[in-house]
Amino acid sequence: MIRFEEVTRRYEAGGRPALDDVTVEFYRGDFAFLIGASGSGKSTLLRMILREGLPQRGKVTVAGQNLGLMLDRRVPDFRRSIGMVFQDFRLLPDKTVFDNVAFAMRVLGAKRGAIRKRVTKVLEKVELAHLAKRYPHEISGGEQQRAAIARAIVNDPAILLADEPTGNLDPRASAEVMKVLRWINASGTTVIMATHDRAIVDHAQTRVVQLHRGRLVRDEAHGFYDAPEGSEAWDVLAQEESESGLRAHDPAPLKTAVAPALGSAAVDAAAEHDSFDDGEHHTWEPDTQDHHFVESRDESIDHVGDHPEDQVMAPGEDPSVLAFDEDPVLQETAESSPALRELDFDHHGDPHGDPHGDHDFDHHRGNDVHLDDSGAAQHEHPGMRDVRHDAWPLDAPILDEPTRDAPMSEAAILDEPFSEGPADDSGRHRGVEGESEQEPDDEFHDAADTAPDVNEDESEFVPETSFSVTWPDHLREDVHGHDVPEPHGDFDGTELPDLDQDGFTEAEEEPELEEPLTGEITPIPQAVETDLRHHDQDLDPGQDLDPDQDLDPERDQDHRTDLGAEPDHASGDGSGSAQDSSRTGPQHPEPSGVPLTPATPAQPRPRLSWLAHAEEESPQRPDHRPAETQAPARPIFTLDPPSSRPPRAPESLLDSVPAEEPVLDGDPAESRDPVLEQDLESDQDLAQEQDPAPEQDLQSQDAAERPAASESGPEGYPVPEERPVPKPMSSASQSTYTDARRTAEHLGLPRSRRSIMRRLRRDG
Ligand SMILES: Nc1ncnc2c1ncn2[C@@H]1O[C@H](COP(=O)(O)OP(=O)(O)OP(=O)(O)O)[C@@H](O)[C@H]1O
Repeated sequence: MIRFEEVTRRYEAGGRPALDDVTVEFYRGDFAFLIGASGSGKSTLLRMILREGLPQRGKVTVAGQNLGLMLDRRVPDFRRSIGMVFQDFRLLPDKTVFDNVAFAMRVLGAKRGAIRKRVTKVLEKVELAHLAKRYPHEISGGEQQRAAIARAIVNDPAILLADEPTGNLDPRASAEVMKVLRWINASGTTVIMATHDRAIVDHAQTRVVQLHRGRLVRDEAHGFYDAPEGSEAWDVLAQEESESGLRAHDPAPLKTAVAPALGSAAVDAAAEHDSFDDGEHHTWEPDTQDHHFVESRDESIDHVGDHPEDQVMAPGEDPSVLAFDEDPVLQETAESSPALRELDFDHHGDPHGDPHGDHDFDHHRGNDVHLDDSGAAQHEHPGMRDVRHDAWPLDAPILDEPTRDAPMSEAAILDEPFSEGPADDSGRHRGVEGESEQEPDDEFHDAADTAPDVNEDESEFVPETSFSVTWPDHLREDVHGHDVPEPHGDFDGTELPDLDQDGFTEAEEEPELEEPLTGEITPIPQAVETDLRHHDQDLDPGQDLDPDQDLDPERDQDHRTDLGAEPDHASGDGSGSAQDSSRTGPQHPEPSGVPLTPATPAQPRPRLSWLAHAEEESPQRPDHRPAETQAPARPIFTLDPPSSRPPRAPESLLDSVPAEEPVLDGDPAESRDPVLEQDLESDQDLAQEQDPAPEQDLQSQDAAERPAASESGPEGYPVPEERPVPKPMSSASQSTYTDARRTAEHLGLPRSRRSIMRRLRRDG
């Protein structure tokens, strides 16, 4: 499937080659680890599979296509068949998990309904459905990596390349990621993973390809991180590890039983005595003299933790890695796949799925072992030989025949249907037994049938591709293809597509309104609207292409509203209200007396950071509502901020005390502050006791100053026609007033001038 033939790749003329005369082949369904010290060429090899950089010498062939001969314009199509994940996840920070995954489908022009279904399904498979609306910074590293994997596989790739996907993760998160990768591999996708993680490699015991300074020094069908002792790779690793300060070779004994098949007698004996779930641990040690296996009980497992070595990742020791037969994802995959179902998970001997029990592997020496009729082991050293690699243990039963690809012509590749059935004679379709080419995808057709627009026919979305992979039933979907980065430059899985080739074709879908709304509509101020546009453009250039292709229905509504969708005042169906209220209701509490609340409150959802900024930057939002709706819900007792309330100019402290607050229509008991009310009463009493005459003057003066209440406004409250012009205040009075006010504020007293004055007067 992927073949490197004597490939040499230099980044700089005359420099040391990043890949040096590398010959290696990866087969369909492989799960291969690429290991080697930093700088050994792992990433270079992965990138060359993506046709990022061509060899100066040699040939790279993927699915029969010589990448050196591939036209640039064919590269995007080609890359659609390959998913890639990175150590640093590379999720788009301003998109939710859902949108990050959906993005890879959006750029291919997939229909919204198809995207929704497929993304939801893939997120469920990577156990992230509950975090779909979170942003990358709101989830853990392991969850981010699983989201990145979901994005990489959402278009059903034939190949998944993973460049140290667990490099930033702790063992448990790594185990979760590996579980997902195992599931993907078991579903038929070839997985090539660069890693430095010894525990992961040792646990998987699948194919190991080791590089050293650009040279391939090991290719082992079922290997451990440590190379077979005495081999060149062993020496190389020892040298690298001593140079890097990592531990030297200290292969710990196997702690988890991975029992090889030993012929029927031995298998039966092992089945009786040892099974994967019997709670006991056994080690199969090879007899180095004659290569016969002998079973030996590993006593050390009873003392895990006694030795320093037990503190490091010994093979099979990572407790966070789920046992083979405890893995629910794997079990679920097996449930849906007849071929996998046939696999005996509680097998009696051969974890690699060798149905005949005559093919085995010497784990410690890294050699394939065949048993002859007498049960004697015949060893075969795979080394760089051309063998069929049994990839992940689950993989072997899926494949009935070796799956090495025969070179295909370009025409044949283009004619090849995508995901339409079981493997053909060439083994090109790794279909699961029981699936047929005519098998309808119910969801696919349902979605197409119910699509409102003829152009929405989802069957139109069949991206041209060169690969074919058949997924189990529960994973099969209607959309295939891959993210399409620019043909040149670094591919990081987040780049925008070449729109000339992959223009958006999705038709507009009107959001469905399920709930009628009540209340009024508040238009978005022009300033905020413009602001949001700027933010949107700054942060997500992809949105410029078609902002309304946002995928999350809730965010979609939000997005439309943010971008200035005018509310439909005239329509009685409330469709405009739905969008606006979801934004202006909970997020922008309006001072209107009429609450803008949908009949059913909107679900809480993460806020867009730029939206929050836009609000902060537009603190004084112009109010476009009609004048009569601008009256405050509560009358004058809802105090203005000090700076906005013009002080009146008292002649003296007593002069500044008005006789009473404006008389209000409506029920005063509802609108007045009871504390202030009490203050008013006691204040009047006190003033009359001391000097009734000035109080009367004040009353008449205050009445003259008081704004004439016009007809009742909304809710029966008076609407002042205009504010009274304040009298000029003398500087002495101003300063006394300010001091008094500050003192009152400092004491936590109500900021009513009347109250301040009364208390000051009373307290001396
Ligand atoms: N873009 C580049 N330009 C020049 N040299 C490069 C470039 N990328 C990689 N190299 C060199 O190629 C060699 C192989 O690098 P590569 O990234 O493939 O190693 P690696 O095994 O993936 O390392 P690591 O484990 O640290 O990721 C290194 O010597 C590196 O310096």
